[in-house]
Order: sequence, then C-alpha cells, then structure tokens
Amino acid sequence: MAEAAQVWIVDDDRSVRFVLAAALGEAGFRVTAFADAGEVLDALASGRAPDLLLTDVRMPGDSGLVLLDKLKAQRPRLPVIVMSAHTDVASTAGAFRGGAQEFLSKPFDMDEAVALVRRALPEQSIERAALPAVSPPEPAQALIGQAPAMRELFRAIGRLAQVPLSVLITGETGTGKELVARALHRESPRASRPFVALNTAAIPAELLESELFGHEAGAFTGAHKRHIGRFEQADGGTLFLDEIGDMPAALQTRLLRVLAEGEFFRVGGRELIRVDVRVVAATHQPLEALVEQGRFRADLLHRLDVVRLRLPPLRQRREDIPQLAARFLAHAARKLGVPAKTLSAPALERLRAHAWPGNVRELENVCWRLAALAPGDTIGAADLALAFPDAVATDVTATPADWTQALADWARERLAAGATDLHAQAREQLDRSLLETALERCGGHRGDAAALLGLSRNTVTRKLGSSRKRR
Ligand SMILES: Nc1ncnc2c1ncn2[C@@H]1O[C@H](COP(=O)(O)OP(=O)(O)OP(=O)(O)O)[C@@H](O)[C@H]1O
Repeated sequence: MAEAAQVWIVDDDRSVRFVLAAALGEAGFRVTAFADAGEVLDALASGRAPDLLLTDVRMPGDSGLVLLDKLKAQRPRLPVIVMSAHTDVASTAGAFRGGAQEFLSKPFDMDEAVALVRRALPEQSIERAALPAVSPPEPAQALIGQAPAMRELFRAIGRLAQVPLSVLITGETGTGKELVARALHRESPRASRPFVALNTAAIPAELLESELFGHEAGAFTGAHKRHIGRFEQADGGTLFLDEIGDMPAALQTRLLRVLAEGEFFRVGGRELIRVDVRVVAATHQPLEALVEQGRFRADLLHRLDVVRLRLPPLRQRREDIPQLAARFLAHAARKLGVPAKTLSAPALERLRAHAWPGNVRELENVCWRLAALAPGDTIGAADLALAFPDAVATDVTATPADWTQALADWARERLAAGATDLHAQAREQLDRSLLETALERCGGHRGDAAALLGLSRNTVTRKLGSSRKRR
C-alpha cells in the first residue's frame, strides 16, 4: 500500500498550524505540526523525517531561517518552504539563500499553499500523496513516450542531466517542453535546489528585466520593495526560460552578458550578485530564422543551444496516444472524484486519427472533458463530440490540415494548368488511399476495412473493383 507524503509544519501560531494541517490533510498528505524549531530538531534526532517541511520565520527560539540552516546541514535534499508575513529582503532573500525551495507570503490562500507543497515535493512523494492506496503507482508529471523519438529523448535527458551544459528544447506548443526541463532538473545533481520557470512571452517587456534580475526598492516608479529575480531564486538550481524567442532585444544582450559572466546587478542595484544557475531555454519558433531576420542574437543562440533536444509533435508519435489518454483519463477521474472511464477501440482510433495542433496539452484537455462529460464507463466514438466543442474540431476525423493544404495546392496547380477532371481524379486517389490503408491495417480483411471506414462491405468491394480497373 502506497503511503501518503509526510509534511511537517512549524509555526508558533496555533491557528496557522490548524488551517494548514486541515488543508494539507484534505489534499491527501500526512501532516505533523510543531510549535517551534526545537521540537522539529528533536523529532529529527529521534529518527523521524518528513518529505517536505513548511516553516514560519519569526518564532520563539530558533527562527525559521536558523532551522533551515540546520536542516540543510543534516538533510540537504529536504524541500523546505519558508512562510512569512515579512516579505522583506532579510526574510525572502535569506530564505532562498539558505536553500528554501519556495517562499510563501502570509496571509496565503489555502489552495495556493497546497499547490506550492505539491510543486515543491519530489515527484515520488507527490505520487504517494495524490494517489488513493488502491491506484496503481503513476507519477503525476512523468514523461510518457514509447515512440522511438521519445525513447531517444529520455536517454538524452539521462545523459544531459549530469552535465551542466545549456540545453535548448524545441517543439510545437504543448509538446512537453517544460516537462523535459523539469526532468533535466530532477535527474541532475541540482535536484534539491530550486527549479524556477519563466515564460518570456507571458510577461510584459518592461517588467521582464526586473523579473529576471530583481530590483532594489525605488529602482523605478512602483518598486516599493526589493524584489529578488528569478536568477537569484534559481541559485544552485535550474532556470527554465520558456518562449525565449520572444525576449526583447535589449534583454537578450543583458542575458548574454549574465550567462557569460555569471554575475549581475539587480535593477537599480550596486551589489554585484553572483549565481550558479543552469539555464534551460525553450522555444516553439525557429530561432535560426529569427536570427536571420535580426530578431534574435546569434551569439545568444549559440550560448543557449549547446545541446538541442527536439520534441516531436504528437501527430508524429501517434503510438503514444493510447497510453497518454489512459493516463490523463485516470488522472482526471481521480481529481474530479468520478469513476474512471476507458476509451472504446473506435474512439481511440479516432483520437489517433486527429491532427492534434495543440499536441499533448490538447489531448490532456480532451481527456479531462471526456472524464467529466461522457455518460458511460466506456467512451464511444460518438462521445468525442463532447470533447471537441467547436465546429471545426467536432469531427475528430476531419481532414488533417496538412493534407487538405496539400490537396488545395495540387488543385490550384492543376487548375492553372487547365485541367477539367479534378474531382474524379481526386476522388479516385482518395478512395484508393483510404482503402489501401484500411486493408493494410486489417491484414486484407474487406469486412473489417469497411467497418473501419464506415462503409458497407459491398461499397468497398465495388470501389476496389473500379479502382483496380482504372489502374
Ligand atoms: N510526454 C508526456 N507525458 C505526459 N504528459 C505530457 C507529456 N508531454 C506533455 N505532457 C503534458 O502536457 C501538458 C503540456 O506540456 P508542457 O507545458 O510541458 O508543454 P510545452 O511544450 O512547454 O508547452 P508551451 O510551448 O505551450 O509552453 C502538460 O500538462 C504536461 O504535463
């Protein structure tokens, strides 16, 4: 039987201990609360240990930061979340420098606190916390992939995690770039230090510099307090820069310098900050093309792109769809508290045929909708309409964009060349491709091929006859 992850809370405020313990207990964690640092050290000395510890800063006796120091000396890999109403520099920067995984400012929202605990826990313990004892072990965020390209990728992650080289991850949106970056971190000697992610495209250009490098109080209008940037937060760990192609030019120059020198000033600051950060960048854009257009610095590309990992789009690894869908359906059912559903063979076949412009994220969303909306235990092909709400996507067997485009190009060319029999030609080719593919899949069995295509056996026989005659 899998055990829930152990979370320890240290706070001298009894009401904080109470509400946190209740929320975390409800989320499936086993929680022990302590009123001061001394109690925690005693418990550790007696051989007990948590999977994660949440500590207040100001407490009678040892402060949370002193406790953090002592804990890190004994258990360097233990994730610690420091919480405080004092979001001043001494507390936040001290917490991160001391090796805290996260900082939680009080007062906090309980959902936020639970989410932070989930994020900070090592994957294995999340798995233990999130799963009811009867479920098969299934890591919440593990990368799934049987396709050859994915297996090759996993091997590369294993090798690359050990060396501190910069990695550039490329792939369409939703292919799992962030998951790969997290895996690189988790498997690396930096695993006990923070993984910090920043989506360059999601932050307004004027705030990006201070988000990355921090700022001093009064550095600009509105900068009331000192702010510790992502580079500093990630010290000793990994900084994941998503959508790096969207970084403004001036900041590219600054980033390049910081990567070369490993040190920087906060915005408006005079203190030179040195950090040890492994940068993993990701992009869905062709950076070489951006370099040619003068929108991305070639020297920055070379610095980030020491090793490149390419994530194939889902439509090029359709063999992974059944396993991914099963995982997402099971996960969604657990989270929604509904019975787990499975996909019928025709439904799965249709999912395999879909073009997946949104890749794994799109599949994940579809599975969540099916888990919530499909009426029975088995999801039939007709139920898929529930998960593809807009008109274009409703029919998941709709022609994939790549060949309709090719067809349109072909038609344009032929029409320009004066052809007048396009429809007959295209239809014959369409019939032939569909029939051959379906027959190949069914080992030549016409009845099965007809069922797969949604045609009668007689129609298939007739079409085969006419297509053979014409060839
Ligand atoms: N191979 C995989 N196995 C399991 N889950 C995956 C896999 N790839 C992606 N996912 C899931 O799909 C979703 C999208 O993945 P992720 O955010 O890593 O993609 P991304 O390429 O970084 O997207 P974007 O380019 O939009 O930032 C996440 O919920 C992730 O957990």
